[in-house]
Amino acid sequence: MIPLAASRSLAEEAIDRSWVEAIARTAARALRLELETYPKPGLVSHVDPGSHADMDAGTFRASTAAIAPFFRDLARAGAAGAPMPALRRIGLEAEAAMRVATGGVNTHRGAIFGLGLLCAAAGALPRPAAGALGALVRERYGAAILDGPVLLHAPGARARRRHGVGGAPAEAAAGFPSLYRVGLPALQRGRRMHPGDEEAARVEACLALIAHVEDTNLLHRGGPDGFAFARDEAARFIAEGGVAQAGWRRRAEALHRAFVARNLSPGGAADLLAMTLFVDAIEARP
Ligand SMILES: CC(C)(COP(=O)(O)OP(=O)(O)OC[C@H]1O[C@@H](n2cnc3c(N)ncnc32)[C@H](O)[C@@H]1O)[C@@H](O)C(=O)NCCC(=O)NCCS
Ligand SMILES: Nc1ncnc2c1ncn2[C@@H]1O[C@H](COP(=O)(O)OP(=O)(O)OP(=O)(O)O)[C@@H](O)[C@H]1O
Repeated sequence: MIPLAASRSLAEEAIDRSWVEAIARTAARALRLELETYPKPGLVSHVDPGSHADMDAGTFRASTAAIAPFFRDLARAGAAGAPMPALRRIGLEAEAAMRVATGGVNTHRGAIFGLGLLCAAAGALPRPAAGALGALVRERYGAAILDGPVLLHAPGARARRRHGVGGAPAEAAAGFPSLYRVGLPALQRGRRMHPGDEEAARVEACLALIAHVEDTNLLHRGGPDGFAFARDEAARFIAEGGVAQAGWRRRAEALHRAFVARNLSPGGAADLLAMTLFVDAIEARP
């Protein structure tokens, strides 16, 4: 017979295991929902590859399947209180698996980083309260993110140096303020505008994020002019009613075509949309 104390700890372990599985499943689902959202200006979706010549929905699906196991490892590492270098090692392994699955294409670099940190935070916080995951990333990993090694030739790192913006590391180190102050409120607003139409809510969140985020993908592909064009057009869409306006889908599709014509792709906003969906599913409601 198993003594009571031992059987309690087995039960606790089973709960931990199922929480880790739930975190990884939710992260992969958030990536799939981001992909299955249309229209998203310039971005890859199940409908078309947007501004990208080297990847499509199939590339993103293969990449999601390849990186999903690493979200489990990151959640476990977070639960064990692992420091940033340990998370970084897992993140780099996930990037390598992504490259194998896509033939070397960068589908999910930013998403592995941001969602990965949120998975680690969720691993440390069963039943997180509203706002808790971002706060934990900021408190536990913020300083190490800002002090970490810079990959000099990454397009984002170049854009950060050239244009003086913070990009993905600054967003994460601050606890994902764009996600909490812009992404989540827009998702909830979209749901109120179109009850039952989750895709409309995701489009509202995506456009609100494009209008707000200092996205290094927009900068490295479009320079300051492309960056300003993308943010201004997305801000106008939201200011004129977002998905509440009549013909919103036609307008969002026209914006999609205008981004493609300029080769613009707001990959940072796409990553933050996936992170918004993850946090929406994992944290308690305020
Ligand atoms: C920190 C990272 C993302 C570096 O980013 P960097 O700006 O140097 O350039 P890079 O071109 O590699 O990636 C930037 C990507 O971030 C996304 N992004 C761009 N702007 C933003 C923004 N403002 N906010 C959030 N994400 C953004 C885009 O998808 C973009 O492609 C990453 O490449 C890195 O260092 N990875 C190492 C692994 C790691 O530390 N993992 C931690 C745990 S998983
Ligand atoms: N649906 C999406 N469509 C396009 N990009 C996305 C999408 N979702 C996320 N992204 C992000 O955009 C980034 C890819 O952007 P991009 O193709 O400009 O790649 P790059 O490697 O930064 O630069 P380049 O290929 O131009 O040299 C990825 O890091 C990814 O996280």
